[in-house]
Amino acid sequence: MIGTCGMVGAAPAASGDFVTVKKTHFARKGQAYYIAGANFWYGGYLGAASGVGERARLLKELDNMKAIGINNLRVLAVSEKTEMKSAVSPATTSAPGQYDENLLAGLDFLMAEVAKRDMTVVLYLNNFWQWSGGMTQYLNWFEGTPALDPNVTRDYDTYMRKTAGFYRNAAAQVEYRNVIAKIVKRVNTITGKPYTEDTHILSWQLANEPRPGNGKATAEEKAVYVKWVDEVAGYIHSLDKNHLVSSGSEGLAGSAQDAQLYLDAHRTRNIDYLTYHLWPKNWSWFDSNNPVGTWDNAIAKSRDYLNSHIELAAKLGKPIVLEEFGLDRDGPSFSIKATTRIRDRFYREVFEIIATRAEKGDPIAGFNFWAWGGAGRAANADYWWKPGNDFVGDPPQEEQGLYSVFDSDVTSLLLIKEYADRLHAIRR
Ligand SMILES: O=C1NC[C@H](CO)[C@@H](O)[C@@H]1O
Repeated sequence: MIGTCGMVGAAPAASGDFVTVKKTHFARKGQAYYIAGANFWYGGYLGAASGVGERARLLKELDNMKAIGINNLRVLAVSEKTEMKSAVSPATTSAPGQYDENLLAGLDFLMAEVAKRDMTVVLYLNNFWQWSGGMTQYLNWFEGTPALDPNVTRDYDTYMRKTAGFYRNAAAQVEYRNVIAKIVKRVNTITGKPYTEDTHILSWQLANEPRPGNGKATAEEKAVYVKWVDEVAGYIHSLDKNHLVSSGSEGLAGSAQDAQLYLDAHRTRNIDYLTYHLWPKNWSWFDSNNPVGTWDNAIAKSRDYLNSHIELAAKLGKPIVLEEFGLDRDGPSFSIKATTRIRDRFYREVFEIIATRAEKGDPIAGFNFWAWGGAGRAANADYWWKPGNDFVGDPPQEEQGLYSVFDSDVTSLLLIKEYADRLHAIRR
């Protein structure tokens, strides 16, 4: 039974309930606040009343995440309808100025249920990648450039260089800001509470993994990117005085390996905390077909990546969150029947560094693993997603089972709980 909250405006939140930044840490309700989080990109989709919505499953997923100490979810708030093959459908934006109220109300439902479990949410408002339409789809709308799915062209370098054209396209930026305003200024249709008053939003995030271009980004592309981060983050703060704003950056891997660029993009007072992601397999540090031969290299580079970004956050005097990381199942295999011994070993390495440095008071504010698959299951023998299939942690541009943590992955769930408990025990 969905609780029926009166539509009369909800009481304004006490200012102390919002997550704030206190020097290099998060604070909430007078306590230091550490994130033991999951990526749950499809949470709003499950909340929809019809179509793709599966509200009973959503409630079960939230309860199961809460039960292992997950207190934060990182969720896709906006998607764009696209012809690109490996993108989710439907989309919250079907065309410029046309929005899917069923999906947007799904986000309302998610936020209402998150509040009941006293969890917090990071909502990202765009995507550098194709799996939700994203910046490339804006360029298709406003430049007329074909939306070329890199899973089809296999040319990611060209995709990244062209997608970064989004930052310079004035018409695309106008629509992007229209969408930002539509979400940030939305009134939750379930609770009657304005999003700007929702203390369970931890932060608004500019996009998932925004990059300045490809690995050879020019000085001009980097300058455009830095300006875009500052201006959009400032725009969000102009709409919403209560919430934090983050970029969604992967760190150096998403900054053309340029630490100065990463610092410059996050120095602005409009960015409240830093984010980074860790992908040993995607970045070719780890070969899951040769785990023994590549583990030492991968874990050494991972440890360095984990620690060096915490030092960069200390330089800026801001908290940092490791908001994505993952590794595939033993084999490698996409099958839920495959074990996760190597992934569990990687998770423990990551968690141990995060927890140890958080306990020491370093500016690491927590983690979100990628990603919660829960009760979702791959529907097709080739493990690719098709409209109507279950949503799992892996978005449609990847095999359904690649990085997902499913409800049957007991060793992984126990590991997450062990370190969630450790982070929640920190008092500062
Ligand atoms: O944001 C992301 N980062 C890495 C994930 C796994 O490859 C990917 O699914 C997603 O686009």
